[in-house]
Amino acid sequence: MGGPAMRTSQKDFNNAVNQVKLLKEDPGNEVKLKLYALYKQATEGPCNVPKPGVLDFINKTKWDAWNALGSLSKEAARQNYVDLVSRLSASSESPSPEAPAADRKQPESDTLVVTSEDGITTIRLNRPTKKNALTNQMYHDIMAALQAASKDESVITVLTGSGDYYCSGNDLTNFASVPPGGLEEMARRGAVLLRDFVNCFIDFPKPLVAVVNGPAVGISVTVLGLFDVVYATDRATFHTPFSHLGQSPEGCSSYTFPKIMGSSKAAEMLIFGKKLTAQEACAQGLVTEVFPDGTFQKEVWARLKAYSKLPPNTMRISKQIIRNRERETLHTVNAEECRVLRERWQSDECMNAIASFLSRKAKL
Ligand SMILES: CCCCC/C=C/C(=O)SCCNC(=O)CCNC(=O)[C@H](O)C(C)(C)COP(=O)(O)OP(=O)(O)OC[C@H]1O[C@@H](n2cnc3c(N)ncnc32)[C@H](O)[C@@H]1OP(=O)(O)O
Repeated sequence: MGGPAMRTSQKDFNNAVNQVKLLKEDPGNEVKLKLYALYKQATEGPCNVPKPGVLDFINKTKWDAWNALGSLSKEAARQNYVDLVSRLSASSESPSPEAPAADRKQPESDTLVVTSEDGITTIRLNRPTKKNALTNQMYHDIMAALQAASKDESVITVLTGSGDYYCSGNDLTNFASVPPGGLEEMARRGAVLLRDFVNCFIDFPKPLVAVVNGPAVGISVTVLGLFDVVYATDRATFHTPFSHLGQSPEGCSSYTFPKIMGSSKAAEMLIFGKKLTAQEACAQGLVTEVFPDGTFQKEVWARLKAYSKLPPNTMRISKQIIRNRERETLHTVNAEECRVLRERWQSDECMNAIASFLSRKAKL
C-alpha cells in the first residue's frame, strides 16, 4: 500500500505554489498565514530566525505561525501545503449541479448500497458474508458516496452495515495481491487511498451519523471520532487490534481518541487492542447512545427522521462551527498517521500478521 509517495514531489509542491496565485477567491488571512508557515517549513525547515519584536505585528504573526509547526519535517510540510491548496482549489470551483439523491447513480458494485429517503442519505456496507470488510473498491465507492451526499438535498448522512456486523475493517486480502512495484508500491498506494478516504470524513460538511448495527473493527472504529453522532446496538463491540496486526492507528484516532476518552483509555484500545463493549464505548464518549438490539433499528431511525426535519442550514452551520477549528489539525494528523502506516505495512511484524490471517491461523 502507499509511499514516500505519500511523499509529495518537488514538482507537485511547485505546482501548488503556482496554483495559489490562481485561486479565484481570497482564502482569508488565517489560511494565508497557514500557507506561509507551511511554505517556509517546506523550503527552509523549522523556524530558525529570531523572533520579531512585539510591535512588528505582521512579521511576528508570521513568525508565530511558522514557529508553531515545530519540528514538522520538510516532507510533511510540503504534503500539507499541497493538500491545503488542493482543497482550496476544489472549494473555489463552482459546484456542478447535482442530480437529486433519489436518482443518483449507484456505486458500480453491490457491496455498497446508497439510498435517500426522508432527508437522510444512507450509505450501507453490503458485504455481510465477509462481515462488511472493506475492499479497495469499497473505499472508493464510500468516498464517491460521501462526495455525492455532501451535495445532494439530504440533511443527514448515515453510515451503517448489512447483516450481523457493522464492519470488520480493512479487507486483509487487500494485501494479498502485490503490484509490480512490490511491497513498497503497495504501501505507497495504500497510504494515498487511506489519506484520501479519511480526508472525506474530516471535510464532510453535513451531520454524519454512524448506525453501528454490530461489531466494528479497525478503520470502521477509528473514523468514528470524525462522526457527529454514533448510535450502537448493545451487540456492538469496538476493536482496534493494530498491534496484533503490526500496524499503527489511523482515521485520526491517535488524536481523536485521547481527546474523547483520555490518553490511558485510548492507549489501552490503540496500543493493546482492548475490545470495548458498546456500553464501555458509550461510557468513554466514543458512542453517543446504546440501544437494545431488539429495538435498535426502530428507535434509531425514528429519531433520525425527527432530526431530519430540523432546519438543514442551521444544522450544517452548527456542525461546521463545532468542527472547523480542528480541521487543519486533523489533516496534519491524518497525513502523519498515513506516513507511519506506510512504513508499518512494509514491516515483518505486519507481513507476518497478515500472512497468519490469510493462512487462517489467527482470529482476532
Ligand atoms: C487502505 C486503507 C487501509 C486502512 C487500514 C485499516 C486497518 C484495519 O482496519 S485493521 C483491522 C482489520 N480487520 C481485522 O483484522 C479483522 C479480521 N477478521 C477477523 O478477525 C474475523 O473474521 C472476525 C472477528 C471479524 C469475525 O470472525 P467470525 O465471526 O468467526 O467470522 P469469520 O472469521 O468466519 O468471517 C466470515 C468471513 O469473512 C471474512 N473476513 C472477515 N473479516 C475480514 C477482513 N477484515 N478481511 C478479509 N476477510 C475477512 C473471513 O475471512 C470469512 O471468510 P470465509 O472464510 O471466506 O467465509
